[in-house]
Amino acid sequence: MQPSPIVVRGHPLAGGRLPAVCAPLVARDADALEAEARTVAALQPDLLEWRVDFFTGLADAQAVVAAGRRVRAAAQGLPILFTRRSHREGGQSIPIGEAEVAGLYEALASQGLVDLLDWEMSGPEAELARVRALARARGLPLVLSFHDFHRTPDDAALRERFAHAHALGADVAKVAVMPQSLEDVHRLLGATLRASRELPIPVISMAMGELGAVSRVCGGVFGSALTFAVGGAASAPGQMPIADVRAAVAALQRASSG
Ligand SMILES: O=C1C[C@@](O)(C(=O)O)C[C@@H](O)[C@@H]1O
Repeated sequence: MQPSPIVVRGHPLAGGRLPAVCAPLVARDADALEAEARTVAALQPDLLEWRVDFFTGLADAQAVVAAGRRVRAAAQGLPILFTRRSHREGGQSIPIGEAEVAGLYEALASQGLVDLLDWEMSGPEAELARVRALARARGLPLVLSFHDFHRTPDDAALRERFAHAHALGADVAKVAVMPQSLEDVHRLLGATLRASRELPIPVISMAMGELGAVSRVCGGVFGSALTFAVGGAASAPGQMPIADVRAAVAALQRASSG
């Protein structure tokens, strides 16, 4: 069975080819963010990820919405994945709590400024339920994610992470790990292939750091629906430039489609 692509507002990302290429935006203020969005969009990834935990005006919801408008205008029609990565899972330290973060998601989504939502499945149940309801109400795909910036959980735990995302109501299940060996990278790819076959939703995975870089180009072959690549600045270790990822993915696709 062919792993499924992520569908946003009725259209499969990357025209349905796996993996779609997503470029993060990590600027700290609205001027820099707009400039980053414009520059990165010109490199033609399939979508942008706004990593709002990098935005220093995060505590001011109006400022975040205003910045979101500028990102939307600069994104040249590319879909926008909205992500607050918690400090616990490798993101920046932020001055607001979970309820306020969920409020930001509501503010951005209700203004139509974002197209997909990333939420960490390990967070408190109340906010997860709130963001899930928001995603459903607005018709936005919900990516439920898990990140381990230190190690790669064992096979059973990897399988459980993907399955747990689905059980919690994810439209997309995402797992990012830090490998300590090539065996860890191999296991992550194996777990991805299995999850992509077992679950009825698209899955995303990546092994981070230098050892994991290979997973960012071959992950699609193992069922990962999306890979992150650098347009302006990286948001995680091991990300490669968009052009390099595109070239490698295209070479694999040519070779495997005959
Ligand atoms: O979760 C992910 C994946 C990621 O951590 C990576 O390793 O490419 C980068 C993050 O920006 C994104 O939210």
